[in-house]
Amino acid sequence: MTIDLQASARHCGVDGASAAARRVIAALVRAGDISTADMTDIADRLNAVADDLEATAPPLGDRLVDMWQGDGNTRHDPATGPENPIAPPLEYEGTADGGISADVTLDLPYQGPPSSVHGGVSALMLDHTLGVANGWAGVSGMTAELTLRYHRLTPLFEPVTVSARQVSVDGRKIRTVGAIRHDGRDCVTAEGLFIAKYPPRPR
Ligand SMILES: CCCCC/C=C\C/C=C\C/C=C\C/C=C\CCCC(=O)SCCNC(=O)CCNC(=O)[C@H](O)C(C)(C)COP(=O)(O)OP(=O)(O)OC[C@H]1O[C@@H](n2cnc3c(N)ncnc32)[C@H](O)[C@@H]1OP(=O)(O)O
Repeated sequence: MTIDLQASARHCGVDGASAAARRVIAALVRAGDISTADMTDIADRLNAVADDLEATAPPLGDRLVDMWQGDGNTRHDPATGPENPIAPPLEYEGTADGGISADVTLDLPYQGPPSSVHGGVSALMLDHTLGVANGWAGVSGMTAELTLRYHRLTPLFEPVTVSARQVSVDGRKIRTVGAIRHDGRDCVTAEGLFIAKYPPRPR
């Protein structure tokens, strides 16, 4: 069974608030202490928002069940999740080779080398994209091995394409490849071994 590709974003509810939080994260990293903003006042206002959210949060167990509804892609993960402010978020579409891809422009919160994407962020995006490509192909599992090759710097502030496709399924072993490309050139390539095994979803 293939999964739905997109955990499509809603413009209201927690998706809207998460998009606002994403803006706040990027704006804070952009500002630093050379900004003219009153950071004490900003910290007070952000803490007031966090106080509201913590006071009204559901029990953790209820939220975990809610997060893991259905059997397809998730809405809370740190790569695609519209509910997760630390997700860029990636939005996939199917590709002609049976894989998936997402165009994304990353900002300062994801910086590693100057004006370039952090290698761990690239690993996160590729791990997840290979995983979703498996779901899209119909047989998915958990990452057992992920091998990355960093060919050249991946730029911030410009669109890059994150893509993946399933290569083979041999019993429980699934092999998947992917890449992050900019201007038609590989920045990072990935090879993954996934094992068809699933931790139970909270119900
Ligand atoms: C967002 C998370 C979603 C989770 C998935 C849920 C649903 C999927 C639905 C749709 C897909 C959509 C989205 C998914 C998106 C992203 C995916 C994110 C992926 C992750 O972020 S996931 C977290 C990181 N991941 C782990 O946290 C794994 C921890 N680990 C384990 O849970 C076990 O370690 C496991 C399961 C890997 C194997 O355990 P096991 O007991 O089932 O394996 P077993 O021993 O039976 O081996 C069977 C055969 O695999 C070979 N084998 C095993 N492990 C190997 C290895 N590492 N290297 C080379 N070969 C290996 C053996 O050598 C044997 O081979 P042989 O049969 O030839 O002897």
